[in-house]
Amino acid sequence: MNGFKAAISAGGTTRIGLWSCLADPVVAELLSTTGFDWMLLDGEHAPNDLRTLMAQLQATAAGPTQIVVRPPDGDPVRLKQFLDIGVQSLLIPMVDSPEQADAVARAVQFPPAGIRGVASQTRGGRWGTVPDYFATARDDICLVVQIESRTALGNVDAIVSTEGIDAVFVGPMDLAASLGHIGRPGEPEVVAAVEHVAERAHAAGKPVGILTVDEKQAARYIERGFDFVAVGMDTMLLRGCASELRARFALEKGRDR
Ligand SMILES: O=C(O)C(=O)C[C@H](O)[C@@H](O)CO
Repeated sequence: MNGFKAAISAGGTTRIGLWSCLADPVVAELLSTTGFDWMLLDGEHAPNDLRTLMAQLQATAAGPTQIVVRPPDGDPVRLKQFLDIGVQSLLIPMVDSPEQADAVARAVQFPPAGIRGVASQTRGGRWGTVPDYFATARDDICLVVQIESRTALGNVDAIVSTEGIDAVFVGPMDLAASLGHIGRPGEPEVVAAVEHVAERAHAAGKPVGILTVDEKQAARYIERGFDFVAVGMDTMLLRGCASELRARFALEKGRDR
């Protein structure tokens, strides 16, 4: 059973997540104690590889936070490796067409329906201890695709309805850039596009998620019924808290004695 897939599919509430880019098992374990429903380990814009990801999966396995992993792309060989190290929820970036959605859906499915290379003596197969692994593995996977371009917007209905796609996720930064508003995900045209994707996902019966570090935007998307929303990023939190602490002492030093 995939706890993340069950949670985001249950409806009725928004699962709050955190974006992790520090690519470290100590950080991942620490963050998994902070109460977030889910946490994204980024392999697209952060220095994660198979070893760092597996270490973070191991470090967070005992905690309640559901882990989602983003590979740098939808390469089927890499998806096979990610599943074999025990990734159960995947967020695939830059999916622009139903053909791409179908390709990643087939990449996480064993033959004959899919093309995933067959192995069960892996961490993903719990080292060969899952008795009916080949029959049940796909049910334990949550496959989420990112809609984050003008092209993807034009194909949104075909993408969200592609068989094997469990949920969709809007990448507001890349979508803003694609729409001509780079660095401005709060532009009305971008927000409207984000909410259109959500409406089309729900029309197709699929959960929809997003990342925004703008708390007002997060509140708006939660109110609009997004099923999973990441509201912060570990790199930003760490740097922000550290620089604020330093600034407070700088103010202390400047104070008249
Ligand atoms: O386009 C987006 O926004 C995302 O997909 C999330 C970003 O990649 C994330 O790394 C923050 O910039």
